[in-house]
Parts: sequence; C-alpha cells; structure tokens
Amino acid sequence: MRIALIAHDKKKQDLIQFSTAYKEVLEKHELFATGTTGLKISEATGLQIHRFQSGPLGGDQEIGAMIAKDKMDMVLFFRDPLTAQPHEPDVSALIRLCDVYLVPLATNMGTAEILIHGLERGDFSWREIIQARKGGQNG
Ligand SMILES: O=C(CO)COP(=O)(O)O
Repeated sequence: MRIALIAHDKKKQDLIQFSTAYKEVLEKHELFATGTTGLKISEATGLQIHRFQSGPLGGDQEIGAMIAKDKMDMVLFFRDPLTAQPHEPDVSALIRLCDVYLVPLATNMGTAEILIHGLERGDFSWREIIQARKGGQNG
C-alpha cells in the first residue's frame, strides 16, 4: 500500500507522534509525504519516506497527481482548521481527488487511528485487488 502523510505546521507534532506510535505498521508500506512533513517524520522515526515539494510549493498537487493515476491508497492529512493556508485551493483539490478515486482519507488523528487499525487488520486489501486488476495500465 502507498500511504501519504501530510500535516500543516501546527499539526506536525501530532503526526510525528502518530508515526512514532505506529512505526511498525507504517514501515511495511511505501510512504510519501509533502516536503517538510516528510523530513520531520523521517528525522524523528527513521522511516523511509519519498518526499515531494513542500505543500505551499506544490506538494499537495503532486500527491493529488498520484491519486489521479490510482497510485495512492491512503492519505493521512492532519489539517489545521484554524489557520488560513496560502494554498487552500490545493488542499481542497487533494481532498476532492480522494473522494473522486475512493481513496481512504483521514483529516484528523481520530480518523487516522481508525484507518491505521484497519490497515493492520488488512481491511484495505481491496485497494490491492483494484491495483492488480488495473495491471499497471496507468504506467
Ligand atoms: O502544507 C502542507 C499541506 O497542505 C504540508 O506541507 P509541508 O509538509 O511541506 O509543511
């Protein structure tokens, strides 16, 4: 499974703690992140993470492009609902694409807990079936 980890600045510490707590689950998967989030999580946990641009510089859009190609299976996005973001349109677009492509999305730690437990249990193996059926047709 390919999993995207994203956090706005005031939520980064929460996502670092979350990633530390669930390191053993996360390390079995292919991890992606926006620039600063990925750097901080990998420094704190040692997890291997493919880093895109920072969110305001296009990172959310890069993750959105993976979703549009059916190359992302889960998004854990710890959003800050109390701070205006200069790239709010990118944030909305990413969330919209998760809905378009039926990608499981958590926008806060409460839902992320549920998704990660589901991941441990194998609840998302239907994603792998979809990927296998597509047989790499998306390149
Ligand atoms: O802004 C973000 C998501 O919208 C996150 O970007 P960074 O991980 O680069 O801080």
